[in-house]
Amino acid sequence: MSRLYFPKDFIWGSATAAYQIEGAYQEDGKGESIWDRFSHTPGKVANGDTGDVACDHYHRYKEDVELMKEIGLDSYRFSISWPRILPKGKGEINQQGLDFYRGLINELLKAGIKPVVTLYHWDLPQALQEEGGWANREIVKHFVNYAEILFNEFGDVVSQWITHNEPFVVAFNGHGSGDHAPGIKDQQVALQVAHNLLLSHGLAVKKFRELKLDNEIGITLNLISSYPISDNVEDNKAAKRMEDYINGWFLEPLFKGRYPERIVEFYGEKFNNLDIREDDMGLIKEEIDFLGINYYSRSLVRYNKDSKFLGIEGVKPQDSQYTAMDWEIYPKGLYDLLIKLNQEYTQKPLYITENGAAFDDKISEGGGVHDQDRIDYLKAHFQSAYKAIQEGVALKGYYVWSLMDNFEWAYGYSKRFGITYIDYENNQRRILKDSAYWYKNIIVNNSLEV
Ligand SMILES: OC[C@H]1NNC[C@@H](O)[C@@H]1O
Ligand SMILES: [Ca+2]
Repeated sequence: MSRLYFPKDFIWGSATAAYQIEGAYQEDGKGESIWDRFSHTPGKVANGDTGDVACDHYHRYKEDVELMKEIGLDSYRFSISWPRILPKGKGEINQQGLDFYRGLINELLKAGIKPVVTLYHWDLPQALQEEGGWANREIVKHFVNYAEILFNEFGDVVSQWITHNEPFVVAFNGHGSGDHAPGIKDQQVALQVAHNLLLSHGLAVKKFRELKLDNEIGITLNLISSYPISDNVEDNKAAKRMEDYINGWFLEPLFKGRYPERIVEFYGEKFNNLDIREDDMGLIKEEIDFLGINYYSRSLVRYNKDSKFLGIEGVKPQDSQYTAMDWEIYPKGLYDLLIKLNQEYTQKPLYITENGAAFDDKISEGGGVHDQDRIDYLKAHFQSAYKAIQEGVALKGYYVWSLMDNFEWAYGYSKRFGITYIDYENNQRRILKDSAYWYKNIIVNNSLEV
């Protein structure tokens, strides 16, 4: 057995999001979010699950920080619920909302855990959705207003700010396929939403710079590595289109101030109809301090001339292993992604702001949760990260998704991603899974035994 040592100040963390864990959906002045509305709409979420109670983190945050301390996290990534701060999305501030996050951050600082805050992790105030939500360019100024309130309130205690979590998912799942809130099914709207999200990011970064705060700001993207099933030219072009569809649509504007041509021509009229103004692309490209990467799996594709989706058909190798989300387990994709980002986009610090896996965890006879499959998944992906660092990639930290089992959007509570088990039937009791104890050992030694 040998040990792979990570860089001295490497940050080991874990991540969550407000709607997925907090509950207290109408408490202390919180306004309705689009996910409150969506989850309360029959047929949208598995088993009719909602985030009304979730993991009851709103009331148990002190106990949950104790769990983080026991695991030994260096840092905790969480999101702030916009409708807790601004119940109507704008206008009157809800002091009790600010108080909750002040309390959470104080507990984190007492425990020596760095707070990393995601400004937007999908729970838009419903009142803004009534005015068109992300499809209405007006949203940009409301987002900057919300961001500025938080920068002023917590700018002296937050280590890093993340403007958006996975704008691809907000745009295309929320407004293209419609399987996420607000449930719109319109590619044209999805493209405009993607643009408005990017613009809101750039303007929030600009505002952050004006405030001269000394923490850092970035954005988190869900990124894949995309591979052709064969080396024939059509399959290779299909793999490239897939990479542009998910990765390029956001990386190109953020780092190069343009949309990827290959896909632009594919979108044709839908792209030409977009409301993109003179200075937009320059504003989107506002320099960031780091890039957050959410990696779960790869994409393996072949060209299919009959496929309406970019002429692409996905392939699922029989001999691969899959998680409970039916996502292929492909650790090499993380290494390939990190190398590609470093070579083609940025040498700025990178953070894995999410990586993890859902498996059908059970409480054993002895009361523990033996999730060896999750340990194997994480170990393989940590090794990919290590290899990339050895080859010069500026990877500075890694946040396991997730600290605890939680509301997995349209899947509800049926998918467990946590390193902590939540016993929903038993008063949301928390049980550290074997993966939490395994992770604790990695963090203490800052190294991986292979
Ligand atoms: O699907 C697992 C995670 N993916 N990224 C965004 C998170 O909110 C999800 O729970
Ligand atoms: Ca350390």
